[in-house]
Amino acid sequence: MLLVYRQIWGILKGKERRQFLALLVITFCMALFEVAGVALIMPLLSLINDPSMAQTDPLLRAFGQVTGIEDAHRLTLVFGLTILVLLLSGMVVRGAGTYGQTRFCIMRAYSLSLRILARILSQPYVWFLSRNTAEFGQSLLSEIDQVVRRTFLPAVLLVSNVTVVALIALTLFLADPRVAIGASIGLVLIYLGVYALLRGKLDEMGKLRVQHNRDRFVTVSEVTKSIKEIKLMGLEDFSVTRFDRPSLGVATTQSFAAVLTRLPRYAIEGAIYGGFVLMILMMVVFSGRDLAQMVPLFGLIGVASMKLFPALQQIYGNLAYIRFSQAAFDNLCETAHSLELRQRFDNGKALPLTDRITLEGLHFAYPGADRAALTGLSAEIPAGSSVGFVGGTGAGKTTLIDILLGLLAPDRGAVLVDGVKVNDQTISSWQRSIGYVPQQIFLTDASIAENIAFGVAPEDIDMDRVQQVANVAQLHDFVVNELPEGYQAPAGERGTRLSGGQRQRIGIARALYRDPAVLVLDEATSALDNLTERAVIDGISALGDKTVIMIAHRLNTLRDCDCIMMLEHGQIAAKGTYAELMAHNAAFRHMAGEENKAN
Ligand SMILES: Nc1ncnc2c1ncn2[C@@H]1O[C@H](COP(=O)(O)OP(=O)(O)OP(=O)(O)O)[C@@H](O)[C@H]1O
Repeated sequence: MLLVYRQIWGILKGKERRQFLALLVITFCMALFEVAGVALIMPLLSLINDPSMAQTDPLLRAFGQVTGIEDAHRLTLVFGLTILVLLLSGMVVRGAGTYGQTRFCIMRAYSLSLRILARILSQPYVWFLSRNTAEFGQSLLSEIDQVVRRTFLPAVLLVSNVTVVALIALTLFLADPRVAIGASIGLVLIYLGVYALLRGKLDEMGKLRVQHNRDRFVTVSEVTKSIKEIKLMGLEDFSVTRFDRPSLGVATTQSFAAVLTRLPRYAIEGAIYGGFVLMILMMVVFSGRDLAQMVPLFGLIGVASMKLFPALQQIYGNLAYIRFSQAAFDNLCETAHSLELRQRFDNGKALPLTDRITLEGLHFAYPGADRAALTGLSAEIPAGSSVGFVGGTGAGKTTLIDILLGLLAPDRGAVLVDGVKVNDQTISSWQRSIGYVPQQIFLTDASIAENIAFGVAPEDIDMDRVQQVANVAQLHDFVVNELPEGYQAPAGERGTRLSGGQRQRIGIARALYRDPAVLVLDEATSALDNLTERAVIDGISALGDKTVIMIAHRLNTLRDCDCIMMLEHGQIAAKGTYAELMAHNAAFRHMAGEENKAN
């Protein structure tokens, strides 16, 4: 059980740890206030029952001395009022404490999700290649929520409830050791028995819930991404059935846990009530004391029970929930501890490119892959030139571009920019010099202007620049002539329906907005018709000073490149201008021939 507190301590950071400790102290004080009223009820009842107690009971005598009251009747009144004030102030303390407990725990859902997202995003690109992105969303939101509600909060409440029970047991012990010892042994046996019986089942259900929840998120993510195929192939029922199993699994395990955390309470309650009644009866029968003398003790037992039962029930519920969400918490701790936050070195400046980019003996193999994607590739890209990469499928074009972009680090070899090696120290500066247009453009739920000036706050967007780059990307006419709201028209999933070509042009404008020295186009014009593609390429060429690196399947796209490099098995197999390769390279001629036939 202590493990959960160690895990909570481990996952909290400096200030949170101090808050957590303060919270435990407040929780302890709440319990003290709660029990104070109970502890004082017996002296009060004794005083009412027998006014001479004002002199014989040490507590009442001390109270009389402090207040200076000698009259037993007045003392009873003031002592009763003091208990009332204690009870009322206890309510205030408990209210404030409950606020603190709830707020602290719920706010951890916020801070933990932020911290884990930051760690996930700081991982290298290769880390993401072997993971299902739907799992991030799941562990980030759903599992953190589960852990906060079902581990953090119960763990804090457990301290409060255990303190209440321990102090009440102590009060009972001071009043009558036999009652206290009997009750404690009985309760511990009942609790240990029920908990031991259900612990294994709760563990199993907790693990199953995590698994089903993960499957549920992955299924939803896959279904939303393949909605076209689902509609076309009539796979709606199939998709619902796929979702059915994990979803039912989550519902079943959750309801099972809810039942397991609640149902045994009634059995426990019955056993406790029965035990107390039995104990009182035994005291009446066997103690031989005058019943009237025992009224204060019965009063204490009655009031103690009122506090004790809810506390005991909550202890059981808290333990059961902590157990049930242990698997989720273990996963979260593992994610938090296994992912170190990688600091990115960034001096805020772009790496200048005035001479050349050198690719020096690049080797790269994906983790777990049988063969290398790049096998000692070397090439030079002069600053200000345009270079195209072609090659059959799997030749290594995307891998090469990802290394050039600094997303993948080569196993051997290096990328040099004007002789400066791209490494952890220079990577951010190098990436500042690059504008990248991927094949699939992601649009955010924001205006066209915000999508072009991606990552710039709306109030800081330079609209002249937006229009300028939209012109180069052949987008401006479409925006002003066909969208009533112009650059403020919404884009993204809930925005204007944009064609593949229009999206690509937003992508090109986006890459140009920051005026990068190097433009990397990865099949970036594949959705444009020949005329628009030519106009876009001419527009980029007219910008003059840019180094342009392109991957294209259509050789025609690369026609005007200063140099075309043909990749084969992760190496440069041939290079030259379009005309040179047509003249001297049979494979290139074949590719061009096939393309012409297709047109
Ligand atoms: N994430 C990955 N994990 C393992 N192997 C990969 C991964 N991505 C690519 N590969 C392998 O690396 C090699 C080069 O792939 P790459 O995507 O760079 O080729 P490409 O020339 O861009 O192909 P295409 O034109 O089909 O996109 C291929 O053998 C491919 O199977």
